[in-house]
Amino acid sequence: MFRSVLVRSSSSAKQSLLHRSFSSSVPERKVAILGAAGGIGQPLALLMKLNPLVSSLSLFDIANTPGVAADVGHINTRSEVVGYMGDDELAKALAGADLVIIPAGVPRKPGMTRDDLFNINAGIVKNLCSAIAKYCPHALVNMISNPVNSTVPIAAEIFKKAGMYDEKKLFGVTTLDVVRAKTFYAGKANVPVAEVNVPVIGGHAGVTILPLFSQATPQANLSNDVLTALTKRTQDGGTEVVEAKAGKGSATLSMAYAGALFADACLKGLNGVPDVVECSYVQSTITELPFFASKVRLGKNGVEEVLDLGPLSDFEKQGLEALKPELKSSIEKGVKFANQ
Ligand SMILES: NC(=O)C1=CN([C@@H]2O[C@H](COP(=O)(O)OP(=O)(O)OC[C@H]3O[C@@H](n4cnc5c(N)ncnc54)[C@H](O)[C@@H]3O)[C@@H](O)[C@H]2O)C=CC1
Ligand SMILES: O=C([O-])CC(=O)C(=O)O
Repeated sequence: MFRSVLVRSSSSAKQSLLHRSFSSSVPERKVAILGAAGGIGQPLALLMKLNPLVSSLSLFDIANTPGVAADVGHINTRSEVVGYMGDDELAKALAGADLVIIPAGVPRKPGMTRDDLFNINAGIVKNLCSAIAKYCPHALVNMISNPVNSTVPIAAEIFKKAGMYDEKKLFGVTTLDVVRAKTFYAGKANVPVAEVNVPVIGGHAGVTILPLFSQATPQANLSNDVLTALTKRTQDGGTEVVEAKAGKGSATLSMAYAGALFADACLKGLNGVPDVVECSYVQSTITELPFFASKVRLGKNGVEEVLDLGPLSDFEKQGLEALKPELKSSIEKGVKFANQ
C-alpha cells in the first residue's frame, strides 16, 4: 500500500477553520479507480484529485500505482490518495468506496472494433466486479472498459450472482460521445461550445452511438447532409483517435475528462444535488432492449429516473431501429459470458 496523505498546515488557524467548515458541509466520499496507472487512469486520477467532492482517492492497478499515487498525492487538494497494486490489495482498495470507476483493460489498435477487445476485457471486468460485489457492494460503478455494450451486462450478471445487484448503481460511461457530439455540433452550428447540449442515446460502439441533434440546444438550421456527417463523425469519434494515435492506443485525455465529468455528476447526485441529468448506458425499459443509453436523472441512490427519449427526427428514428440488432447481440454476448 502506498500512502500519500494530504498535508495540512497546522500553523494556519485560518486554513484549519476553512478546512473544518468545508468538511462539515461536504460529505466524505471515497472514489476508487481500477486501472489507475493506464492511459485513462492517470489523467482521471489527476482530475478526481482536483474534485473537492472527493475526500479519499484509491488508485488500483496491477502495476505502477506507487508512482501515480505519490505523484498525484502531492497536489494540495482535499483528498488523501492511496495507491494499491496487485490483486492482494484489491480488497483494501475497494473497502468503503462510494464510487468505483473502471478504466482497466486493453485499448484498441487501428483496424480493431471495440468488440475485438471482448476476449481480454470481459475477464478483467468479471474479476473486478466480483471483488466489488464482495468489498463495496453499495458503491456506484462507472464502467469505462470496452466493449461497454457488453461489459455493463457482464457486471450486472456478476452482481446478480452475488445477490447484490442494484440496477440503479451500474452505469456504462458514454459521456465521451456527448462531449464529442457537443464539440462537433458547436463547430458546424457556429455557437459557443460551452452553451451546447446534445443527448446521445443507444450504446457505445459505431452505429449504436446515436446523437440526437434534433434535440440539440441551441438549435441551428443545419442541412440534412451536415446532420448526417455530424452523426457519422460522432459514431466514429473513437476510431478517429485510434487511427490518429496509429497503434499507441485510443482516447485517453478526452476520456479522462469525460469520465471525470460523469463521476462528478454521480457524486453530486449522491450528495443530494437536485436535477443532475447525464446520458448513461443503464438497465432500461424505454426500449425493448434491457440496457440502453439515454438521459438519466442521478440521485442519492444512483439512477433516480431514466428519462424518455423525447421526439426523434425521421433520420434518428431510422438510426434507432438500425442500432437495435447490434446492441442486442452485444448485450447477449455479455450475459452469456458471465454465466458460462
Ligand atoms: N467508455 C469509453 O468511452 C472509452 C473506453 N475506453 C476503454 O478504456 C479501457 C482502458 O483504456 P486505456 O486506459 O487507454 O488503456 P491502457 O492500456 O493505457 O490502461 C489500462 C490499464 O488497466 C490496467 N489493468 C489491466 N488489467 C487490470 C486488472 N485486472 N485490474 C486493474 N487494472 C488492470 C493496466 O495495467 C493498465 O494500466 C480500454 O478498454 C478502452 O477501450 C477508452 C476510451 C473511451
Ligand atoms: O474507440 C475506442 O476504442 C475507445 C472509445 O471507446 C472511444 O474513444 O470512444
